[in-house]
Amino acid sequence: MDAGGISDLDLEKYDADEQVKIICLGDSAVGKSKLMERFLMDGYRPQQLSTYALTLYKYTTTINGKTILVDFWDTAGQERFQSMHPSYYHKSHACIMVFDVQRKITYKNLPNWYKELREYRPEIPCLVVANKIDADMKVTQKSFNFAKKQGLPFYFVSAADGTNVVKVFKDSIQMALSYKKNSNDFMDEVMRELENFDLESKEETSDKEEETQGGKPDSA
Ligand SMILES: Nc1nc2c(ncn2[C@@H]2O[C@H](COP(=O)(O)OP(=O)(O)OP(=O)(O)O)[C@@H](O)[C@H]2O)c(=O)[nH]1
Ligand SMILES: [Mg+2]
Repeated sequence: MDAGGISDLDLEKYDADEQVKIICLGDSAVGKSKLMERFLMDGYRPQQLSTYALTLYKYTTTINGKTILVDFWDTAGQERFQSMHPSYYHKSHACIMVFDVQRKITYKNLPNWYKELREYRPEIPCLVVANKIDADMKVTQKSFNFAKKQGLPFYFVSAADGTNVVKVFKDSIQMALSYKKNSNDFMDEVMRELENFDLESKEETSDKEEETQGGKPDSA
């Protein structure tokens, strides 16, 4: 990329109308990183080590004329870390939860991931993704009821051949945006009130300052 390209990106960043954070959850080796790579780089590299700890992918898009900055957070799965650090969930607006259709245990672990997610983010949209359908297309005939039971959107995808990948990520951005707009999540509400409170008290202080200044005789 040349220097011109970089400054264009920077400009876009500062002009962004909206910013959302989307996290990815699921057992190790279900394909979380491959899905991100497929969507963001439109590429798929079959050989790669497990995600070390945390990878942050920045993505910019335009929706209805608005520039949207998306932070996709990718981290390594449960086998090595057991559960995620709370900061991983902090202020996230949507979650993509992935399992591997070839390994039943990764599906069975979904309720554990979901429980942890809901402890930190009770209300954010969560998309359930069945990955690796390229390995055996017959799995799409099977029913995976977890998503239905929880009332969550469900997708059959393949990071390897790209099936439904763009759809999942675009949907997650839309859901994150509408969550951010209409959120009545209790903690978010509290945070917003605190932020407003902060602003109000600052305004009051500056009003008083103006009053005092206004009271002074005009030296001009
Ligand atoms: N056949 C097939 N293999 C896939 C697909 N997606 C990922 N894989 C393979 O599954 C393995 C794990 O993929 P990763 O993306 O590294 O998995 P991960 O969920 O990020 O794993 P951690 O970082 O350890 O949590 C790799 O060898 C990938 O090549 C897919 O759609 N189809
Ligand atoms: Mg990974």
